[in-house]
Amino acid sequence: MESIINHLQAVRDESPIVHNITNYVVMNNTANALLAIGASPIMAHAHPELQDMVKISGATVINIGTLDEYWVESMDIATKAANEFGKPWILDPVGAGASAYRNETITKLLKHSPTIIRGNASEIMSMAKVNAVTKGVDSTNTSDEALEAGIALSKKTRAVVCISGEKDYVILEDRVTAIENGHPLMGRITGMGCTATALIGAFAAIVKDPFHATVSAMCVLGIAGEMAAEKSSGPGSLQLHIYDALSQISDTDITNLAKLSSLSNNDL
Ligand SMILES: Nc1ncnc2c1ncn2[C@@H]1O[C@H](COP(=O)(O)OP(=O)(O)O)[C@@H](O)[C@H]1O
Ligand SMILES: Cc1ncsc1CCOP(=O)(O)O
Ligand SMILES: [Mg+2]
Repeated sequence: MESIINHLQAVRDESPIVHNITNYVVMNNTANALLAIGASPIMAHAHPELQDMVKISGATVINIGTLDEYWVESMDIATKAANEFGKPWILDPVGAGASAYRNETITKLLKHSPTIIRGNASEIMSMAKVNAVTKGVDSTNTSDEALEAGIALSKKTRAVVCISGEKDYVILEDRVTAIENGHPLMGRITGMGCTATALIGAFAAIVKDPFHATVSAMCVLGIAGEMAAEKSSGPGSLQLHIYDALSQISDTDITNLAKLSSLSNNDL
């Protein structure tokens, strides 16, 4: 709990630049969420400036939501640069399994060793080859159904894997933390998963341990979702209230609302 409070304070104090190559649907939502949490977003995919962007940023977020050939090349250049400069990079495999092109792109990107992968249950199952075809960008599985696949994916890639949903799991090989914050209305707004991934970028830019960075980001977003839902009459107002909650969430909110548990080997 205390570490989440400290991590959030550090993000607010240090305001890390978070570089995003993301999709057309969520560019605005995720930039605003990053600003609300105290980070400094930049969306950039032009090849000639990618080395500079990665260099000045604390982390790079790669989101495959609306792909095209130029952007896939951008992702390739940026993730290579992240490795070269020793920066964490975070993969959001939006719609994994929905098309061969998405799967090929993910396979290419995995060669550049993402630090963290965050997807919904169906996307993580598709990446672990448990379920080759998904419906689209929304999950048709629960995070419990994807847990085994998430552990396998983390073992294979050596990345921290986060499965989001009603329950969020953060996994590094056999180490698993469950976060039971959030609200069902969060699933009714496009880009909430992309927002989660962008916020992970902000925490990973500041917190050295990517596992702890991911737990903190997911817990803070889940609590913000709960606080926002209390004031909202539907998805539209939830979106607005989430920005407010992200900027207002206090140490006391985290202490009172965080629902974290570690899973032992017996639970897995
Ligand atoms: N039913 C739910 N209950 C609580 N939190 C939820 C629920 N559905 C989604 N969330 C939260 O919304 C965020 C986005 O998760 P998710 O909907 O799984 O991603 P995606 O948009 O990529 O499918 C996460 O922070 C997750 O915890
Ligand atoms: C609807 C849609 N189509 C392509 S990207 C995108 C946004 C997906 O966002 P999220 O995975 O956060 O719901
Ligand atoms: Mg998603």
